[in-house]
Amino acid sequence: MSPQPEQYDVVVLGAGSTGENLADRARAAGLSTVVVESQLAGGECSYWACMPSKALLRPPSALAHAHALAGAKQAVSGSLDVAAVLARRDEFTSHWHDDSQVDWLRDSGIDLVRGHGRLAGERAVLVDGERLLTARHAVAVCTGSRPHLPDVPGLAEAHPWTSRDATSSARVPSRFAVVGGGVVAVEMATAWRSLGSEVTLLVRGPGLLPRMEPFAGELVAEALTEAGVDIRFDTEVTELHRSGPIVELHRSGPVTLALGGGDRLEADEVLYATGRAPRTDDIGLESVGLSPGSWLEVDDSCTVRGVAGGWLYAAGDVNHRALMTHQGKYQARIAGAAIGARARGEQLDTQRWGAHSASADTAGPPQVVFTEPEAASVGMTLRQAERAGLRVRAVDHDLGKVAGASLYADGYRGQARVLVDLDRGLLVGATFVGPSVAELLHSATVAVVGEVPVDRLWHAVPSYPTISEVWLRLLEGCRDATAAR
Ligand SMILES: Cc1cc2nc3c(=O)[nH]c(=O)nc-3n(C[C@H](O)[C@H](O)[C@H](O)COP(=O)(O)OP(=O)(O)OC[C@H]3O[C@@H](n4cnc5c(N)ncnc54)[C@H](O)[C@@H]3O)c2cc1C
Ligand SMILES: NC(=O)c1ccc[n+]([C@@H]2O[C@H](COP(=O)([O-])OP(=O)(O)OC[C@H]3O[C@@H](n4cnc5c(N)ncnc54)[C@H](O)[C@@H]3O)[C@@H](O)[C@H]2O)c1
Repeated sequence: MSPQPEQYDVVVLGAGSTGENLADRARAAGLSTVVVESQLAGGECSYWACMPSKALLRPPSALAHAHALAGAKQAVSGSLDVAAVLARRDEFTSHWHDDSQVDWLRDSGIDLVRGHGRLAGERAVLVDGERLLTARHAVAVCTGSRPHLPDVPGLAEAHPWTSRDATSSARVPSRFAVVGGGVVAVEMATAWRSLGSEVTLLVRGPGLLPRMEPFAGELVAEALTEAGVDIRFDTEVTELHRSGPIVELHRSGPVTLALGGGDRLEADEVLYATGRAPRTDDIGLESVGLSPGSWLEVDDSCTVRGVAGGWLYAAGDVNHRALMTHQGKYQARIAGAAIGARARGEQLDTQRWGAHSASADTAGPPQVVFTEPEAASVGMTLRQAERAGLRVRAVDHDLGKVAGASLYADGYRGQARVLVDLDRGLLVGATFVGPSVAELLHSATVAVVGEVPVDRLWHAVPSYPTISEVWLRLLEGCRDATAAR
């Protein structure tokens, strides 16, 4: 017997940071909303990604900053209290319980249905084959992503760590191998090295953080090497072997990694930080004519392409536009507004920077990599701008030469770059690398997204003596570049 349909205006599949925000926006538009969640409300960010990883990284960062100050360093002669760091991390994940998020959903007037949801044709979601939720206006898929593991002999049998283990482990592996050169790899190499692991970072390509300006990866690599991480570039893992029996998740013996070129490496744990795959293999995509296991292609309002009627949305990691919490939440705000507008019978405003266009995804979203030093960027890199056919000039400045930076830390090392569009006289990209540059990024995001003319940025006066005074030097370079164009 088929279940009785339970009707809502909006059904959201997945209660991660994106799904929760989308449900909130739909509710705020006056629409009855239900969200379906198979694991923990709050999703990856709260329990196995942003929050625990940043909780692991913050204490070593604070310690490093204290050590960089004559007068302060004498007061901190001890080492990190690993147990206290891990306990603080556990607090930030609410010990992997979602009670507070469930309370928030309830207080926001959003229903939660626990279970595995699958699309069941147009405007319908079936939960665990038992409850049928139907949507008058929209279904939003916010099922996120999971780690992508490459096809390497012995990998599955070696029980590698994924980002979930690397952010939630209660044990510090003595010898820790990390495969990958992206954001998860560098952040987790930084965290576990500071907690005491001997870390070897195995990078397939010639550098770290390939999506950022090359100097970001270079400065992060330099710092990791100084911290004692053994970085091996241009290195492929060709095979893995774990010795000893594995009982459930308990890995008893070491893992041996065969490296291209004949070298071998023994480690207690190996983290695969080799990108993400969409969580769409078992969500009923075939019932609406889409291919299971694929990223969901959307337009700028986050409406899924290839499905008639404009009722199916996809936001967050699952649409592969910009795999970061803040961008998923931004898409949720845009999609929620679009769902509300369509429900009221209004036309969508989908022009660039319109109310229903997630334009920031394609302009180069902001990102902070929480290594020590931090790397922060928004907009395009020089290479991307040149490839896009823009006439740009890169303006660079040594952050260590800024008074605020030299006060911040003795021997402050860092680098800043902005890209000025010579034809339009505005900035199309910015990158900062250095201690505590994360908080500098939003000024650049406002300049890039706001398309603020460089001439007007001259009037945005940074306070003395802050690290933000680097803007003055960068703007001088922009003025020279535009004068010489
Ligand atoms: C180690 C790590 C660190 C990170 N750090 C940062 C950071 O510092 N800053 C940042 O901006 N980004 C960071 N990210 C990226 C960020 O975690 C993701 O972009 C974000 O979590 C994506 O949110 P989402 O809601 O789209 O997906 P998710 O958080 O994955 O949520 C999807 C939800 O859907 C549920 N679900 C899936 N399928 C079904 C189904 N069929 N039925 C019911 N429920 C289902 C899942 O259980 C999950 O709760 C990090 C990622 C990693 C791996
Ligand atoms: N602070 C943050 O904003 C933050 C932190 C962590 C993760 N994230 C997001 O999570 C997502 C996933 O991060 P990630 O680091 O897993 O992915 P990524 O795409 O950033 O990096 C993956 C890395 O793995 C390498 N790689 C891919 N396949 C490989 C293989 N077979 N063998 C060896 N190396 C291989 C790639 O060359 C790349 O260097 C990213 O999109 C990132 O933006 C964000």
